[in-house]
Amino acid sequence: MNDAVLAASGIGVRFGGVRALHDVSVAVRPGEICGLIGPNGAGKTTLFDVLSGMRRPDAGRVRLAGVDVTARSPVWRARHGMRRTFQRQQLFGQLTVADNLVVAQEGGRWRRGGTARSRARAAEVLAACGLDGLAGAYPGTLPVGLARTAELARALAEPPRVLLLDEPASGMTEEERQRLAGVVRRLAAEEGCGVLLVEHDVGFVMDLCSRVVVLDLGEVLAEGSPARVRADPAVRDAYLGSTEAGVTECAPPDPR
Ligand SMILES: Nc1ncnc2c1ncn2[C@@H]1O[C@H](COP(=O)(O)OP(=O)(O)OP(=O)(O)O)[C@@H](O)[C@H]1O
Repeated sequence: MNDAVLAASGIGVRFGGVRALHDVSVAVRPGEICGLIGPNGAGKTTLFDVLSGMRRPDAGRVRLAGVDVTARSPVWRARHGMRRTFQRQQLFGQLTVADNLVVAQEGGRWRRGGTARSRARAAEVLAACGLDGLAGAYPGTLPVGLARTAELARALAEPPRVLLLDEPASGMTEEERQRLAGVVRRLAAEEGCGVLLVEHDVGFVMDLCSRVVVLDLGEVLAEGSPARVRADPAVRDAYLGSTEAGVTECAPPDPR
C-alpha cells in the first residue's frame, strides 16, 4: 500500500520461546479507520508496541508516511504525528484534564497554565470530545468511560496523522461509545487521520471500521471488509462465535 500513512511489513517479535508476531504486515491509509481484532494473546498489543516504537521488532520495518521509522523512538514518532492511547490510562493524575492536553502540546516547554494557544486548542478538543464541562476535573475522579475519553482527547491535543487506539471503548456506557465513534469518524473524514483500532467489542469495530485485520497466534488470519471478515470460517473458528442474533465475541472485554 504505497499511499499508507502507517505501514508495517514483515514484523516478527519473539519473547524467548514465545513467537508473539510472525511476518505481520498491516497498513492504514489517511482517513481510513482500520480495526485490529483477535483473541487474547493474538499479538495486538505487541504490534501496537512495535508500531508506536515502544518495542523494536526482531524482523520487519515500520513506515510513517513513507519514512522508515523502525529505529525511531516513540517521542520522535509522536512528534511526527503518531499518537497512541493505552489500555491503562496514562493521564497525569496531579494535573487537570485540560492541563493534560496543554502538556501534551508543549512537552518540556510546559510551564504551569501553558500558553493561550495551547489552552484554546485544549478547550476546542475537549468540546469536540464532549468533555468541556470536565476541563478542571482531575483524571482520578472520573469514571472509567470519561477517563478513557479524556485519554483520547489528550491523543488529539495536537492533530495526529495516525492514531492507534487500544481498547478505547472498554468500560464505556453506550452513550460514551456513541460519542467516541462520532469523534473517530470525524477525525478520519474531516482531518484525514488514519486510525488503527484494537477493540474486543466486535460489534463496535464492525460498525466503525471500513477494513478489519484479524490476528491469531501472532499471524494475520484474515483481512477485509467487516462483512467479509465476519463470514470467514477461519475467523469464526478462531475468534468469533455464532449466535442467533449474529456474531458475538468469544474473548471477554478486558476489565481494566
Ligand atoms: N513482555 C512479555 N514477555 C513475554 N511474553 C509476552 C510479553 N508480552 C506479550 N507476551 C506474549 O506474547 C503474545 C502476544 O501477547 P499480546 O499481549 O501482544 O496479545 P494481545 O492480542 O494484545 O492480547 P490481549 O487481547 O489479551 O491484550 C502472548 O502469548 C503473550 O503471552
